[in-house]
Amino acid sequence: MLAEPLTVSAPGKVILHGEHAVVHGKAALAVALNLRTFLRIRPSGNGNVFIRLPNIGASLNWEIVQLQTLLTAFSADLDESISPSTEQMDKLKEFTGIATGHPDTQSLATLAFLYLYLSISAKYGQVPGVEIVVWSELPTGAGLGSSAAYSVCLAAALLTACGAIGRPPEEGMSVARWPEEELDLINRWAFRGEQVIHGKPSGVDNSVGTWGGVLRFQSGKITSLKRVPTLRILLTNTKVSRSTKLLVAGVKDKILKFPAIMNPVLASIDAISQECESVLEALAVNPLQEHYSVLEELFDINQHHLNVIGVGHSSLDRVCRATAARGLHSKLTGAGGGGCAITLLRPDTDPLMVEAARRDLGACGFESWETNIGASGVCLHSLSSLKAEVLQAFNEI
Ligand SMILES: Nc1ncnc2c1ncn2[C@@H]1O[C@H](COP(=O)(O)OP(=O)(O)OP(=O)(O)O)[C@@H](O)[C@H]1O
Ligand SMILES: C[C@@](O)(CCO)CC(=O)[O-]
Ligand SMILES: [Mg+2]
Repeated sequence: MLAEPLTVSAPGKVILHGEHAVVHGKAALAVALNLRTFLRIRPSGNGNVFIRLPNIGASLNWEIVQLQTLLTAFSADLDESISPSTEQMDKLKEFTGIATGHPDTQSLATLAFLYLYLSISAKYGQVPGVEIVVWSELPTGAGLGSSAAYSVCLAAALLTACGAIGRPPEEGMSVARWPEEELDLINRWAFRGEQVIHGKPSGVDNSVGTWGGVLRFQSGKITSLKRVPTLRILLTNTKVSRSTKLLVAGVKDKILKFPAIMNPVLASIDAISQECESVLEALAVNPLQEHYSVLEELFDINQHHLNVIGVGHSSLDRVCRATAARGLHSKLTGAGGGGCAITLLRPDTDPLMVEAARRDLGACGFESWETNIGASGVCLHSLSSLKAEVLQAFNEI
């Protein structure tokens, strides 16, 4: 049970290959990013449930008795493999006054929180009155898995607060992880948060947020890649906002309309993920230039495929053109339609060249930065180990 404050964090992700195809049972390769979402939970002074979301300018507060009236609608839902039902979502929308239709950023964050709070309370015993702050280094809705990092943090914090999982011993460490079976439970609940936000998620984003590292994901099967080369990636945020839920729904419509045309494209994306995995393994053993050439070509082919299935955007085309002018290869990452692109850098790509590419991208109004990938999954932090920026967001300094 929650006697003391708890701080957890989960990473965002970059999908190397397989976005959208993974929703339709194909393989995806995804890596955890060194940008994280942080959540602090502590008992509230007055027994209310309070959540502050500074990235999206939301602050929400409920009396615990108000939330108790909703619990019966969630108590039948005791199996964590069951999806959020339409009745449950309608009840939450009625309770919060959120209109039906396509909910906005704040509404989605509110619905995902209430859904997890109530379902976890109904199954494991009510989460006590708590005060929660969630703050992220990730841009919201830009293709870097912000919704999954949010859901993973909520699942980890709420499951720990109600005693469904233990508080991993920190033993003088600045970060601690839960045992595997508890991580699996966190992942399954986070998937349900993603279902509220995305509609029909594949589960790849929450799996990377939970497990970290480099993963192959297909139809719920998660395989950690053991031998991975160090990859240099330039990330570019076009700052064009888009909704993963709508993009995923658009791809489904296209597949239903043109199955004979779209299914081969998905099969080809699947083959690209397989080929990329083999090349990454080969690179880890023997880093030859020709392996990087193959990775670059796979980026180009997949970017064309993603345009064909309708998730491209003129801003993403501009990223590809601007980087191609510097001899670099890019593709969109995540749901597309704007959001972020990734550019592959070779180990010996000249930093001056990268700077020049970043200047060109900046002139288009985009923000870009070189990243580390393969960060660790969800973890618990000691307060003293947190960066000043995080403490500031939590109003601790
Ligand atoms: N820091 C945050 N605070 C509150 N809500 C958040 C936060 N980060 C993400 N969200 C929720 O997640 C939604 C964005 O999810 P969406 O899936 O559209 O984008 P993404 O996860 O960033 O990109 P992708 O799914 O393509 O990787 C927001 O509308 C909001 O409801
Ligand atoms: C577009 C998509 O494939 C990746 C979003 O990061 C959706 C999903 O897998 O849930
Ligand atoms: Mg998302």
